[in-house]
Amino acid sequence: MQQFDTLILGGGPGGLAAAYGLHAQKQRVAVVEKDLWGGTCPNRGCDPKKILMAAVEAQARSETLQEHGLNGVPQIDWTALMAKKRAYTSMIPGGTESGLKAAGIAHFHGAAHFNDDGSVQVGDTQLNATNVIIATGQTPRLPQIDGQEWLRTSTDFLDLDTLPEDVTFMGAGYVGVELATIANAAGRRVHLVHHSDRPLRAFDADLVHDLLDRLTAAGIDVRLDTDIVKVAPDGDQYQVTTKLGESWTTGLVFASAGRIPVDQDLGLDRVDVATTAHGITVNGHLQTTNPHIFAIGDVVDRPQPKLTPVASYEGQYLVTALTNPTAAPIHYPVIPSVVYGKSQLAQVGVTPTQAKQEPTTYRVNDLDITHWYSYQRIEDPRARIKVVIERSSGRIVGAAVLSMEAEQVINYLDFVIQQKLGPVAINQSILAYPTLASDLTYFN
Ligand SMILES: Cc1cc2nc3c(=O)[nH]c(=O)nc-3n(C[C@H](O)[C@H](O)[C@H](O)COP(=O)(O)OP(=O)(O)OC[C@H]3O[C@@H](n4cnc5c(N)ncnc54)[C@H](O)[C@@H]3O)c2cc1C
Ligand SMILES: NC(=O)c1ccc[n+]([C@@H]2O[C@H](COP(=O)([O-])OP(=O)(O)OC[C@H]3O[C@@H](n4cnc5c(N)ncnc54)[C@H](O)[C@@H]3O)[C@@H](O)[C@H]2O)c1
Repeated sequence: MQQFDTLILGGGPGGLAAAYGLHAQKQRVAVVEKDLWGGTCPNRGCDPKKILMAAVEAQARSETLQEHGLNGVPQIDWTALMAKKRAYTSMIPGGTESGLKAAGIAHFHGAAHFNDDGSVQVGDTQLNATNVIIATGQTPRLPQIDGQEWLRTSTDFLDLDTLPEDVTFMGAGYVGVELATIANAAGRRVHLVHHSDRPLRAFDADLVHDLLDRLTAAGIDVRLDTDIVKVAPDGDQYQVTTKLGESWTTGLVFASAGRIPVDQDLGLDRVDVATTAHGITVNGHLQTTNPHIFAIGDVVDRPQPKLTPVASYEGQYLVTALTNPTAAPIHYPVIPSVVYGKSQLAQVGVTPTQAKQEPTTYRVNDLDITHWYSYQRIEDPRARIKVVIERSSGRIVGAAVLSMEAEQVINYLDFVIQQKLGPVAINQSILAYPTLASDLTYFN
């Protein structure tokens, strides 16, 4: 039996943030990882996706300038792009483990689960700790349809040797929209199927509508209110059938219908840790129903979006909470989210929908910015921002953006909101012109 101050289950962004932070505070820390060191984000999530997206963005930039000074749209070479992605991802698990080794943080490879006495078992090794942090993340959900066994996931997509000529995505959330955009940019026929009429529900309905128009204009077959009920092999392809009897042949079908918490095989019932269908239940100190067990990141049932910076933030919070018994409950800053693509959809802070419900507190500036210099310069086909302004202070407290550059704008606005900068403070800065940041002075 090996004894630690804190034992962390899961070597992803959440678990690693906690491990390095607690180690720096002189705690005896150990991390357990059952699969790839580094977790979802750098191996099969954000980072590989955005490497593929680099080619998509470059293509988009040249597409919009056709007949405006550029001739010829670059084509995506899937094999070469995948080689670039693999050059990055192949280094992640080894590099992450070397980092732990170099730091002197104990680490174990294998699936961890709790024993009845509260110790943790990893293979033949039994580990004991004063506190345990569960940071085991989420995994793709496979909808229960006829032919579920033929469904692939984002993990498969992000490591495909060959991208078929025709692909289908079941679910138009973050994953479906982003991966459909990549496949479309690579010249493939793409079907993006969503079971309701309101994909990306957390985002502003008007901007989602604008985004879906962009996807359709790019040639993606967007099908709303359509339920795929069956996937069956058809030679070396698949036959997809919907509830209404529509049917088509496709090369691969990807389940992009959400993710589920990885909390099933941990033996949580043995240690009285309560869960819901959305993950592990925690209080304001990220403490589970067992006072010695904490949970962070995607595996937690909480309203904040399940994103890498949120998982890391929670890991850092526990560094404070586990070394300072009087630590206040966790307080989240505003959290930006971005759906990446040729047109990016982003939001932060108070949403336009929330603002509309409190018209005496907020007003919303709904600005078509397509013809603003920053967007005209790059011939962005559709740029729009909804800025939420607090009436009493005149300060920006939220924003929703659709444009080719939304990821940059949303981070500037995140900073403005978090630092509570009003129009006067923004105007007092001299920002390089003409840039997206210098547009900040026009949003109020
Ligand atoms: C395709 C895709 C794209 C994404 N893009 C973005 C993006 O652009 N921006 C963004 O912010 N977020 C993005 N995300 C979400 C992001 O990846 C997650 O929010 C983040 O990885 C969560 O970190 P985590 O540490 O909670 O969990 P994870 O990164 O999932 O790490 C959990 C780790 O725990 C391990 N584990 C599980 N069970 C056990 C066990 N019993 N014993 C030991 N180890 C175990 C797992 O193997 C895994 O390595 C994306 C996700 C996907 C799938
Ligand atoms: N850019 C980013 O930050 C980014 C990118 C990818 C993933 N992520 C993270 O990963 C999580 C998972 O992404 P996701 O896209 O898988 O989930 P999601 O929850 O964002 O979207 C899944 C969508 O599929 C729909 N759906 C459910 N069942 C369906 C069915 N049978 N047929 C068709 N549609 C169905 C759901 O209603 C939902 O709208 C995200 O919530 C996010 O936290 C973030």
